[in-house]
Formats: sequence, structure tokens, C-alpha cells
Amino acid sequence: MKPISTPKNNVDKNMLGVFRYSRRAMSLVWQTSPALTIGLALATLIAGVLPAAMAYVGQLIVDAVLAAMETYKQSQTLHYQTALNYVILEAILVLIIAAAQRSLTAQKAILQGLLGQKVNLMILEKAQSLSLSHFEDSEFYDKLVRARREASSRPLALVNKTFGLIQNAISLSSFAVLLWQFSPWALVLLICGALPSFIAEAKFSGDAFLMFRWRSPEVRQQNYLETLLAREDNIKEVRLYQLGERFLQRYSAIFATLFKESKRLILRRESWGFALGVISTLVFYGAYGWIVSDTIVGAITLGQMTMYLLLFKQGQSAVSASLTAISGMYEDNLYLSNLYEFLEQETASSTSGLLAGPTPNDGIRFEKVSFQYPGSEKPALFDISLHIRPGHSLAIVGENGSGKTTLIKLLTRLYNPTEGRILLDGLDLLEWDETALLKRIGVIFQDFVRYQFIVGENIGAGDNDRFNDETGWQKAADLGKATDFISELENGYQTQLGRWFKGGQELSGGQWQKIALARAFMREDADILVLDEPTSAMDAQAEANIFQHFQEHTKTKMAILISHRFSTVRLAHEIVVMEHGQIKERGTHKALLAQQGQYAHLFTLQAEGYK
Ligand SMILES: Nc1ncnc2c1ncn2[C@@H]1O[C@H](COP(=O)(O)OP(=O)(O)OP(=O)(O)O)[C@@H](O)[C@H]1O
Repeated sequence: MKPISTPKNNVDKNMLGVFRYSRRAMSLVWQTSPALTIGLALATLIAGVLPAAMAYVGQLIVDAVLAAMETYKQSQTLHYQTALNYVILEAILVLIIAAAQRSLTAQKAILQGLLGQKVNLMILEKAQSLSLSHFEDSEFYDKLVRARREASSRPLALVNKTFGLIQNAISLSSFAVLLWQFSPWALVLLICGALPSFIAEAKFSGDAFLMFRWRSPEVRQQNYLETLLAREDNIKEVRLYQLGERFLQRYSAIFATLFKESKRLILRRESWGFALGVISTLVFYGAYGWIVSDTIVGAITLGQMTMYLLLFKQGQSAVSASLTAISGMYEDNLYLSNLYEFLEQETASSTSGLLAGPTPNDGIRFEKVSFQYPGSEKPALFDISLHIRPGHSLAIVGENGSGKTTLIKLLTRLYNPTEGRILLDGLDLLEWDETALLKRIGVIFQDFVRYQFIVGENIGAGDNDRFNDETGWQKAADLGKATDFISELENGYQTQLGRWFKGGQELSGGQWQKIALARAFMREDADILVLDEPTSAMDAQAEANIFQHFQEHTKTKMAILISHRFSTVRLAHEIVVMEHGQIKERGTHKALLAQQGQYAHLFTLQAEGYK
């Protein structure tokens, strides 16, 4: 495993630029549910205005009580009513605030669910439009992981904070109107007391984000180790080689590094938070003393004192809540920049190419094709020229890493040649409409997907238009020689495969390959069929039978077979031998044997083995 790197990034430069995501988050929330967004706004408004009204009613209660006491002292008559009315009014206000708070919480929770689903869909849809090379690029993969991990909850968090900010701003303005009457300086004190905390918060949010970004590669390594230690497809080997302990140590070592950084940040954040909080407290008690002394000298009434104290206290928490919200918004924006960085990843413009080539039935032509994987130093294919006509089959042989699968990846346009071109019916693959092109190709790779679906769907996956076509499944299974074992399964085509889901049945390697073959046969309209070693788990005879059978059913089609078994390879119309990304020999089985070259040598070697 490579040492952990800490890539530099340009977040610092974009301190202000990141705020551009606020508007987009808001419109995302609006698109998710206009009704809930309006509901949130209304509840926010109510929850914002009422606290000042309550403080004001508080003053009225105290002053009414004092007035009633005075009257009682002077005339011995009781006047409860006014004070009691204010008490009832305050109780009503409390109830309204509680209702507004509850409705805020409920609406936020519902929006959170809807929004999470929407953002996840956006991410997964985007992933569909990306090229294979994106997925092989670790930096890109980090972007995907980061986008999925955090970003689905961030848009709502950002909107919540925006609403929270508005709510606090409304409360503050109403407090300000009342406090102003006491002294404009009280307002200045209120705001200045909270400022240091805000600056610290903003700085720490930036640090936390940078740490989160740096960490992606490490977190990916941890996730990978988790799959090694806890997934059925890996655990077998990990147990046998007793690698568990070693992998666990590696897992813990990564955690220790990450945790050290987190701990440092947490401690710094909290100690600064405390130190700066002291300033706010001192300011509050300073103001307290001032209000108390003004009351003693009779400048304000006892009721006003109660109100101002409440206003000051609530005002202070509203200011600090607003400032924290702003720094939180900054943090959310940074995280959202991840999401949009991912969503804005450039993809090749979706093809609106041609539906047919100028020379139908010309088949496939590779013209001086070379290819180098992105980031790789040497070409995987060099100067390949080939022609496959309809009705013909081509077998590709060659040692491991000679470029056989790469050739298929180019043919299926998973990658594009770095030099030369590939034509189908006389038209460059790049000019074909993607859907029209893919409809013509049926391919089974050596690492074909074992869908954890039912048997029938595993076959139906070969032709999306007939995904659920049961007659189609049976026909394809017949051609893939899979009918026998499927009929022995308890639920036949309805049997759940794999171990991920309850009642799933695991198949043997060869049985899975038969399913994969059936999947290729499902693609009836495809006239280019490619088998990239999908029969390696079968015995040599079974493989040869299957290929013969395959050729019989694909008479007018083009078939390409990659295999290490010469007993099968010899059945193809043409054979190419690849070495280091180049074609070394080509011809029919007979011609190649007569050449006495590499093919003849390997064929004899294998034939000896069977004697
Ligand atoms: N995604 C990739 N990125 C970079 N290099 C790759 C990638 N896939 C394959 N290669 C390299 O390209 C070369 C050709 O690989 P390819 O998979 O085409 O070989 P192959 O002939 O199909 O081998 P095998 O018989 O083992 O399946 C190898 O050197 C391999 O290391």
C-alpha cells in the first residue's frame, strides 16, 4: 500500500468563491418541495418574531404587578385582571412558539429525506455518464466518495442555517428596537461581544474541511481494508493466509493517524471557544451591572429591567447563533463545492452520432490502432490492423497482459484509440450514435457481473428491452447450455442468486459462466459477439462444445473469442497471436501450424499436455 499522501488543494484561494453554492442549495431545496420550503419560511418567521413579543409581555407583567401592588397598598383594592391577562397572553405566545418549533423540526426532517434521495440520484445518474477511465482514476474516485459521503445532507443543512439566520435576524431586529430605547451602546456591546467567537469559528470550519479533503485517500484505504476483512468474497483467502491480524493493524494505524489530527483540531476548537466565550460572558455581566444600576437610580422600571436583561441575554445568544450559522454556512459551502465539483466533472458530450455506416456488412476494421492507458507509461496496444467480416470468427491468443482485453475495450468504446481508428461498416466508432453502436455488440468479459438478482434477470440483463422476457430467458439459457442446472434449482428462473440477500443461492464458477453465456445469447440483435475468456472455469471439452455451438448460432454474425485453450481457438476462422500489445502472427489454425512459429509452439505444448 502506498504511503498516505496529503494533496495540496486550492481551497484557501477560493474562500469567497465558495459562497456561490448557497443560491444553488436553496434552489435545490425549492425544487425538492416548494410547499415545504414555504412552510419552513413561515415557521421561521413566526419563531423569529415571537421571542421579542414575549420579552415585551414579560415587562408588561412585572409592571402590572408592581402597579397592582401599589394600588393595593394605597387603597386596599385588588386589581389582578391586567397582570393575569398578560400572563395568559404570554402562555399563548409560548404555545405558538412551541408549535412553530415543532413544525420546523418536522418539515426539516421530511425535507432531509427527500433531498438526500434527490442528491444521491443526481450523483448516481452522473456516475452513469462518466467514462471508464474516470472510475480508474483515484483522484476522481475520491471526489465521488466525498460527494456521496457528506453532500447529501449538506444542501439542507445550508438552507436550515440560512433560515436560522433569517430567524435570528428577525429576532435581533425586534430586540434592537426595544434595546435602542435603553441605549444604542447596549446594541454595540451586544454585537462586539460575539465577534471574536465568530472569527475563531470561521477559521476552524475551514481547517476541518481541509482535513476532510486530505483524508479521502486514507478513508478509502480504510474502506478497502473493511471489505477485505468483512466481505464473503475476500474472507476466504484472508483466513487461509491468516492475514486478518496484519490488515487489522494497518486499519488501526490509519485510524490512529486520522484521530491524532481530529483530536488536535477538536481540542484547539474547544479551548479557543471557551476563551472567547469568556469575553461574551464578561460583556453580558457588564451590561447586567449597568442595567441594574439604572434601575436602582430609577431611570428604568423593574419591568423594564426584566425585559432588558432578557433581551440582552436572548440577543446575545441570537448574535452568537447567527455568527455560528454564518461560519457553518461557510463550512457547508465548502462541502457543497465537492458535490458540484463532482457533478460538473466534464464528460464526453453525449453522442448524437450516426445510426449506420456507409458500407453495411463491411464488418469491423482496426486501422493502425495504438492505445495507451491514461497515466500509463507504455502503450498497451501498438499498430493493430484487423478486419473481421460478418459471418467470421476471430480468436485472439497471447500471454497475460499482451493486450487482448484492451482490444475489446476499444472495440466496445469503453476507451478510444490514442492513434489510428476503428471502423464499423465503414464508419469510425467515434461517429456512431452510442446506443445504436452498443445495440450491435454483445460482450461477456472474464470478470462479468454476478448480479445478486434472480436467475432470469441475470440472463435478461443481456438485453435491456427484454429484461423480464421469460421465453427469451429460456431460449438464451438453452443456447448457453444452462438449462440443465437451472431446472434443478428449487425455484428455477426465479431463484435468487448470490449471498447478499435472504435465501440467495450461490453457484459454482462454471455455472455462473453458463449464466453469463446465456446473457450474451440474450442479445439477439447484436451482430458482434465477444467472449473474453468466459468459459475458463469449464473443462476444455465443454468450452470447445460451447464455442462450436456459439458459431453455429452466429452464422451471419461476427464472433470474437479470447481464450487460452487451443482446442477452442482452432475452431475460429482466423486467429491472431498477440505479444506486448502487437500482433505477432495471424492466419487460420492450419496456416499458423505450418508457419512453425509461436502459435505452433504453444499449440503443440498444450496438445502434449492432453496426451
Ligand atoms: N485500466 C488499466 N489501466 C492501466 N493499464 C492497464 C489497465 N488495464 C490493463 N492495463 C495494462 O495493459 C496491458 C494489457 O492488458 P490486457 O488486460 O489487455 O491484457 P490481456 O492480454 O487481456 O491479459 P490476460 O490474458 O491476463 O487477461 C497490461 O500491461 C496491463 O497492465
